[in-house]
Amino acid sequence: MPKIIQRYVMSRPLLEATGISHSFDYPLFSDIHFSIAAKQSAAIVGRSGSGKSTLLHIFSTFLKPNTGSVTLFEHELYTLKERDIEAFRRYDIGIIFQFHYLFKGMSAMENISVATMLSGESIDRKILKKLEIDHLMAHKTSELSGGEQQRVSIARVLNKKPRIIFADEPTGNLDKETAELVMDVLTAYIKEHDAALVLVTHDESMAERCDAVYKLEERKLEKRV
Ligand SMILES: Nc1ncnc2c1ncn2[C@@H]1O[C@H](COP(=O)(O)OP(=O)(O)OP(=O)(O)O)[C@@H](O)[C@H]1O
Repeated sequence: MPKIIQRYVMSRPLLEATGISHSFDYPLFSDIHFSIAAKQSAAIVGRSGSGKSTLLHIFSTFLKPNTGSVTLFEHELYTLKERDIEAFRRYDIGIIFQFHYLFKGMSAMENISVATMLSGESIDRKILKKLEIDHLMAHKTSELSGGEQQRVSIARVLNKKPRIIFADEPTGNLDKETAELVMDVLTAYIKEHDAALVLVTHDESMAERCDAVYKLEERKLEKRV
């Protein structure tokens, strides 16, 4: 691709949400606008119950908002066929939760291999090294500590080579040093792979490491300047 076109494509947002409103029993938020481009990271902070995880679900294919549009990789997300949304989930989107869903009876390596087989990628040992888990690959995940399991689940996501990562409290149960290490790996990954990171966190120091910080408060999402 010619460089000039490449630059144009790169500058387009990977994710753009406009006029998003959602209610459960009561209105949660309304008229939310958000966008993120390649190589960028954004943190969403806000009080417990303000709707951060719900907003992340809306951005990441799992919940159609009551109103508004979500454009992911230049496709209007909630007008796509389920088959196309499944393909995004399999190949293009990485989702990291605080509580991971590893297969307990399998080794760490087998858990990562399942994800790479599905996405057609090969395992990048550099990622395992950076996350300081490469020596744990033969262990069953049930034999690993919570923090080690969390890093295996992050390695599983990154080895899929997603174009956008949605992370909900990815460092919530990690000590400070390991949390910093995980943020180092995530931020390096998005720069290296022209990907983006959307992070929900209560941890101000993790939020401050992102290129932009948004606060969800009184049903609105405000960018902190
Ligand atoms: N599927 C659902 N059905 C009904 N109510 C829901 C559903 N999901 C979330 N809620 C409610 O929406 C509100 C926002 O929840 P959400 O998990 O998005 O908040 P949050 O800001 O991520 O909170 P926390 O920081 O505590 O994780 C909560 O009051 C929650 O009970």
